[in-house]
Amino acid sequence: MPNSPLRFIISGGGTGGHIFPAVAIANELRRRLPDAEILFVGANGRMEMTRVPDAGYKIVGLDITGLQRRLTPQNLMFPVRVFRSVRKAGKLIEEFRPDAVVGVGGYASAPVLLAATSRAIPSLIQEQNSYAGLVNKLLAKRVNRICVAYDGMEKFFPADKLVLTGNPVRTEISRGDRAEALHFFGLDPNKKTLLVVGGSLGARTLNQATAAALPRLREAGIQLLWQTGKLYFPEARQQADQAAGLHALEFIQRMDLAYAAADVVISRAGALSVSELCLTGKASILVPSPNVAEDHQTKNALALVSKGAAVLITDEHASERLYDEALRLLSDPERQQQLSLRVRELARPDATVTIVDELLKLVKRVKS
Ligand SMILES: CC(=O)N[C@H]1[C@@H](OP(=O)(O)OP(=O)(O)OC[C@H]2O[C@@H](n3ccc(=O)[nH]c3=O)[C@H](O)[C@@H]2O)O[C@H](CO)[C@@H](O)[C@@H]1O
Repeated sequence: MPNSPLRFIISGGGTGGHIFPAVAIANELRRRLPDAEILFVGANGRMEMTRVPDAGYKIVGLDITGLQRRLTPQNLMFPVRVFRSVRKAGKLIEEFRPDAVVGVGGYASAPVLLAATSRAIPSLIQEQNSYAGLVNKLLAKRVNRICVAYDGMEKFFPADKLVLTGNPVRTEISRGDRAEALHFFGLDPNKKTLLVVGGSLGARTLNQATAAALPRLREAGIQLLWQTGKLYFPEARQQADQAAGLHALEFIQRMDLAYAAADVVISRAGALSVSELCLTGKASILVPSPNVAEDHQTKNALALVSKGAAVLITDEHASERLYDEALRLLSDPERQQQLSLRVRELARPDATVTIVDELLKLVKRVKS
């Protein structure tokens, strides 16, 4: 390894499912190489522009968005924005001079990986899902290594570049302390707690089903941590009842404590949510989003459900069945225990370390 500190750019974002794996990789780099310089590159206006600085890292934003499915004035500007973003990414790369670049998916990773690979800078993609994202598919031929979380990804990527690592989860996620968590959220240690998470942006179906179930939860003496996302939060705040232990939260900063407090979790089946449920060993009911490419959340959920490690309720059936199932599970500690044991078996606690090993191998190869 050279004496001067290594430099890394981590690019991508859009939603938590891209941002938090990127933060996990950065944290592991910083743990191993305390002097390393790490710069994030995201898309202006997207979630990474606040969440990444919250996690303690610098981020630069590009003016890049996706293509709308309809013909809109925004779409006409699309090629111009792509051109400008690639140019800005190229400038950033020349100024920052990274030893390697990581792409985690999402729009901002495209111009950055393009600019890096055209300058022969080592590059690695981390793909979270069992169905490859568009940006990652387009760039697969140009990058050096592709770290994936599921078998069978040769369908999308060159087999010789693939490494099966699992998804990188922030280490603190599975270290939350239950007593601290109950105190943090103002919950009663003598009551059961249900956590509802609609992915990083919130989920309408889960919000509607939860709002309708509030009287049943109150009657059953169940406490609730209900993550609503931005849009539904004002309404949910009116509907929830803190005095009865029913809490609505727009976004949960301390997911470690939210998981630690929960007896049962209702969740969308985004790739990182699923990986976190495995690591925290939580009994869960998964409601895959029907609005994602190739129905990939159902595939994420089935990886657990087919092993008896989680319960699946489809989005379509959530309004009638979700809370019957949740109340049943909350009153059945034995079943919770069974799900917990099985889901833990599917965890890949070494994912982040393996990804950083791969990244450092690429750097070493170039430097030696
Ligand atoms: C609608 C959509 O496009 N969803 C995709 C998005 O999901 P989404 O962004 O919802 O991602 P995931 O479920 O994979 O991960 C959510 C992440 O946000 C964190 N979190 C969530 C809520 C909260 O209040 N606080 C918080 O910190 C979770 O701990 C987790 O780390 O990216 C995932 C990974 O590519 C995909 O599998 C999903 O299909």
